[in-house]
Amino acid sequence: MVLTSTTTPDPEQQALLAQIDVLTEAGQLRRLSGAFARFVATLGPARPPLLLACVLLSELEGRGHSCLMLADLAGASPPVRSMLGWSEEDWQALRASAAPLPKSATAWRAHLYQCEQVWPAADLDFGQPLVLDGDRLYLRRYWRDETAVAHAVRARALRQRAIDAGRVRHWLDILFPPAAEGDTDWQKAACAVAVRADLGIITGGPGTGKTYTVARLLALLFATAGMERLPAASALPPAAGGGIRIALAAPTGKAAARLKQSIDQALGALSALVPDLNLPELAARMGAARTLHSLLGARPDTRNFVHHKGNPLDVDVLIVDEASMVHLEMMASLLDALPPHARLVLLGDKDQLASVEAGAVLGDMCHDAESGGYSAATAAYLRDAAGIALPEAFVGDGGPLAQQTVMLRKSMRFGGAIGQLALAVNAGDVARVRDVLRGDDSGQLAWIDPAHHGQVLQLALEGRPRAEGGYQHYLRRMIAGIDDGAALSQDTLRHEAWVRDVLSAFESFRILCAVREGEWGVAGLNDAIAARLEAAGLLRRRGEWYVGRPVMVTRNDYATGVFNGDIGLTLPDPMRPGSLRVYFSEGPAIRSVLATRLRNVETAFAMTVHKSQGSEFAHTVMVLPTSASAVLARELVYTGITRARTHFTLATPVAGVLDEAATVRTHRASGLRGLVG
Ligand SMILES: Nc1ncnc2c1ncn2[C@@H]1O[C@H](COP(=O)(O)OP(=O)(O)OP(=O)(O)O)[C@@H](O)[C@H]1O
Repeated sequence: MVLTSTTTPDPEQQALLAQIDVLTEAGQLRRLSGAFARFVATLGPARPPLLLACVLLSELEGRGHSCLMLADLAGASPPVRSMLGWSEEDWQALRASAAPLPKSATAWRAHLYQCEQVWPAADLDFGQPLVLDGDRLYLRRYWRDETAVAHAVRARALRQRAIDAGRVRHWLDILFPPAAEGDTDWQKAACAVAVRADLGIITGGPGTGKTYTVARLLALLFATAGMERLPAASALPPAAGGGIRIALAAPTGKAAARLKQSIDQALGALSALVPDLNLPELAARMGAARTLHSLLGARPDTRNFVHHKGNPLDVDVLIVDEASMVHLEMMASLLDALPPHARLVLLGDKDQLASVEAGAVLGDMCHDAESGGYSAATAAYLRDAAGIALPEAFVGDGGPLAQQTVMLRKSMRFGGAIGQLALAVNAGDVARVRDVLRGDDSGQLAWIDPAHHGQVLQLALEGRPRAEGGYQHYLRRMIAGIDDGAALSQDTLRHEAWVRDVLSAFESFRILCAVREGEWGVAGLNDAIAARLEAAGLLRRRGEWYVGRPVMVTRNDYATGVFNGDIGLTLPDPMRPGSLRVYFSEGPAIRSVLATRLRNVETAFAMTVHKSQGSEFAHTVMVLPTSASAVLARELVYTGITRARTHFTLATPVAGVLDEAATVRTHRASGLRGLVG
């Protein structure tokens, strides 16, 4: 097959292309989608069904799906219509302009199979832009990433290490106290499972002890280092003695700093238990946790990283936290850069929102996590290496990934009302969600329903009864420091202490929105909140930059070293009176950048739930919009609730929107689930 280039539009395509333009003008389609269909039409004969599939595939990619399932195309009003949030009318107009369409997934497959622009994955490859793999149609890049991830994680899960189960048992019994009669210690099981292969996945809700567990896993690896033989294929020499090289990483700077802090604390607490292991040395040698971008060596203006198969990372163990935020392309790059001998441990909450970009990698990998699906061999191993008798219900026929995945089920931090609410949302139990919200008398929860705008602005200013604070909390501290001279002090220690204090007060409270646009979205609320704070005498807005302005970075900027999602506060610059700097906290460290050097930022009194992933606030306020939208789903509500450490307030402008949100589940089309088996 040879790809030919034709530029004359086929009369058969005209009606569809015209309808694509109509929908693009109406804001229903991305310009990119129409352009992609037209590009595909230049590569060879293209009947309307192919062009329609191109548009749908491109639109789905923009909504986080990695492929188009052909089954989602079948029928007069197929699933793809609701996946894209289109009205029946828009769909029927598009469909009519491309008619006749194949009637079933099999007929679609037969049609696409004979298109020159489509590579049927098992056939000879001519570099076509679309890939047909079974009943899934992909943009080539996503097919390549998905296949690479599936292959790499399966291989890692299957690569079992030659370990001494008795020795693992010896250390695990020291690191974990005996479980209560009849309880399964999933944390201990997670360590045992992760130590035996090159991949370990530990999933669980907030406070279930993922970091607690991984600190014990590191101690175990440290204690048993050198016990096993490295595979002959290892590119690197074995680390000397206990000198395993450990790297910590997370998708955002904030999450990375939190990971390092929690691991340091956990190792500190453990050292009394195992004084012989010199865990303080292990903690010191680990160095700072890094963002995945920085770990892999991101370079401006390219998707390629410094580290890849040909120049792998110099690590023996890589721990990645907040793995639910890692998108498909990043996971493919990470796996490519990991040396074959290194262990990968992924930590994350499978029930959280998936990454903004395409893929739902952790969710797909953890599809057996609830039920376990552990084989008889895994059950026997857990008995020998951890002294755990797996309950019968968790033994099954899960694939290789299921054997290396453990779900932690008991929250150590979220026993109260917030935890119950998160569980009820996760279960889609609307009646229970309402009961928990209405029935809480601990003051942890509040539900303003129906909420009016003024109430949300008041919350932003001063919190609510039993959860005081609001943004006045950090602004008053800021103003006090300006008044008493700390803000412009040349005494670095005094100035830093003030910045730290203001940043930590700011970090204790946040307003989260489900959507960006509208009165109840980030755009509408940010401005209104700033005006309310100004009216209260806490801010003086002078142009774009003003003292006290919180900002969120919206694009990676290598020149200033700030990355998409970083949040900072604008404060006076003590070195240049009259100038402003933006201060970012990263765990114990603080970084600052001259405000005028920051190009891609937006005000962050209100931010989307999506952008809040990886962060926690003592008091979190979540504002839902007036009507259901494509983004409003159970995962979003769950993610918003679980950002709250001690207090959670829900504001719903219209009764009923919560019910809808808690019922709908996000579904992302992907082949990964089937591929990892
Ligand atoms: N088995 C345990 N025994 C005692 N305390 C525990 C245990 N597991 C966890 N904890 C404590 O519970 C708290 C939450 O644990 P941890 O931070 O490890 O949870 P996490 O799942 O990593 O949370 P997050 O999702 O917020 O990152 C910590 O204070 C930790 O020390």
